[in-house]
Amino acid sequence: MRAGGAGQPAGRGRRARSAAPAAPVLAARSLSAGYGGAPVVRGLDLEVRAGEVVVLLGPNGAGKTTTLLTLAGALAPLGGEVHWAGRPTTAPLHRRARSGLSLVPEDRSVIMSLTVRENLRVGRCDPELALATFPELEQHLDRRAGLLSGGQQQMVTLARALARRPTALLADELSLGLAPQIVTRLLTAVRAAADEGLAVLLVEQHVRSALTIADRVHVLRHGRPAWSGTAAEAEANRAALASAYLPLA
Ligand SMILES: Nc1ncnc2c1ncn2[C@@H]1O[C@H](COP(=O)(O)OP(=O)(O)OP(=O)(O)O)[C@@H](O)[C@H]1O
Repeated sequence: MRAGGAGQPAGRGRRARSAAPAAPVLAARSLSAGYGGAPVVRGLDLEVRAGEVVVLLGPNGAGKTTTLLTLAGALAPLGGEVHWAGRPTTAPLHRRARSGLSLVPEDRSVIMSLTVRENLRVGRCDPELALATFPELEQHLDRRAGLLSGGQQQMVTLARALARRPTALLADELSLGLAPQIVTRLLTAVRAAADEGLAVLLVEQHVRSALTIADRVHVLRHGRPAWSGTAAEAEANRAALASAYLPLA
């Protein structure tokens, strides 16, 4: 295993990459992040480019959510910089959202008392686009979201996020508590969006599934970068990686 510097994209036969890689859509530079002035993440460097899926792994409490929220602008960095669209930014989440960043937080932000159609409208997205991603939602458009399964609710959340046609998607534990079949469905949709040019940063506990769609992987441990590499390298080292850093992998 190797700590530090990220490797090259896994080259899964997706969109052709030029010799000089495009500037990252989103990046952390020596980032420290935390709460009340106390850092829980330190010294993180990470880049996400258009068309790639970067997965952030780590045990519970490693600082993955804190990193994601800081990159999204929901938390201010305690040190270092966040770069968005090639420039350092301190813009808050709502401004980053207006300029193409879409955050899917861990708590599946559907409004249970509203129908699926209403949830899509509240999210200011085009229901047609959302249904293009998940046609299976069509039969549920007029059902209250609270009556859907957890997987269907997560589809609504993800469909809404993707139907805004973001530049970058940051998603926290999309797979949490869901059956493997649904997880595969959600991750396949994320991969397809990345193949269309979306920059994706996923926080995941479902290591195996995440690796099937990842280009690159970063592992955090106790708030520090512990390992990074391509998805192929992570797959080849999965056992060692799991025993060193990911007890549940
Ligand atoms: N709002 C908060 N205020 C203070 N400390 C927090 C807050 N949220 C999280 N923490 C602490 O920050 C550390 C990192 O938490 P974080 O949620 O980022 O980890 P994680 O890797 O996403 O964990 P998990 O996989 O369990 O969600 C933990 O010690 C946690 O207790």
